[in-house]
Amino acid sequence: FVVQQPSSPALAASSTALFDSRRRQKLAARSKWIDNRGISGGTPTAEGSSKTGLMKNSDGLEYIKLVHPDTGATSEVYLLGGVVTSYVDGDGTEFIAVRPDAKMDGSKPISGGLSHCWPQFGPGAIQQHGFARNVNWSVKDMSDTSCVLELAPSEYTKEMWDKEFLCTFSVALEEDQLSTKMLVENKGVEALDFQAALHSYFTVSALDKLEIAGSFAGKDFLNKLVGDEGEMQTEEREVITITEEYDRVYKGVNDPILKDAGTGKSLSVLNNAGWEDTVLWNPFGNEGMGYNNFVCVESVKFDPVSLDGGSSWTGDMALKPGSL
Ligand SMILES: O=P(O)(O)OC[C@H]1O[C@@H](O)[C@H](O)[C@@H](O)[C@@H]1O
Repeated sequence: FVVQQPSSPALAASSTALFDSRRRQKLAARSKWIDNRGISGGTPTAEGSSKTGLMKNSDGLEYIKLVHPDTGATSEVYLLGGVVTSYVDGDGTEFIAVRPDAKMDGSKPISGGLSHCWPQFGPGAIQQHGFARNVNWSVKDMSDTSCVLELAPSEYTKEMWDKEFLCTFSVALEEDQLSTKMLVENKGVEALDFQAALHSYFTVSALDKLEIAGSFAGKDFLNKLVGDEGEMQTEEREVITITEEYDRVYKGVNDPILKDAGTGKSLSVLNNAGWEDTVLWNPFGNEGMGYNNFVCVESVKFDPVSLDGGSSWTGDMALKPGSL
């Protein structure tokens, strides 16, 4: 596991937004969201939570803080892995989970957030979930409400996968949703194949309060937890509840909605382009991972994309909060 050098220090001189004192107080109160079982979203900021731009957590790891000037919604995006680790809506509800056992010091990839699995999902020819989550992405652009990160080949990635690629991940904090876009460009002449996923960890007040709706009924899915190779099964339910360990690939389902009766909130995962499949993962019973307070509802392109030289693929996903 190798972390690349941090991006240019010049970017540390990032822009700040001005807020009235009421909003400043409101935002300060939610600078660190943590529930009583230790699942957290976001990180404490020495600079104060109304500031935006490039910051460091208490272990020195760099992240970008976004704040919406009208709603007070916030988001945090770590350069290590290009991971969105927090999205707090204007009401103060945190939707993105980071596991209590996650390392936030760069010693391993962040187990939480909207984690990139690229260019491979799961085990395979290269390491589990690929390398995009192992390395620092560089900052191409940022504002108070958006950022654009890039991942280009390095000696480290070429040792595993010698391809000419450029990944660009854009995050935009909008008035009523958080929008993300993953662009993969083949910068070479030869074709390249990849799988992609946002291994998204979402907060849950408690699993027995959670329903996951979407076009699941009648769909075949790969249940990875049966036998050595997994088993194809058919989903009969319209609404999924998690009452056991889950590691399931629902091909052709890309419209999940999380409904949490504990918070009275819903979260629609709007896979607008590229993300065709949904993976549900939860390590049911694993207290150390905080299993009862998160669920992974992942935006996935499971069948490999084959990109000719010079062509590109886009995965477009937005998170839209609502009320039950
Ligand atoms: O801890 P990570 O890297 O975020 O991964 C979480 C899990 O992701 C799942 O997709 C894998 O099947 C598990 O084996 C893994 O533990």
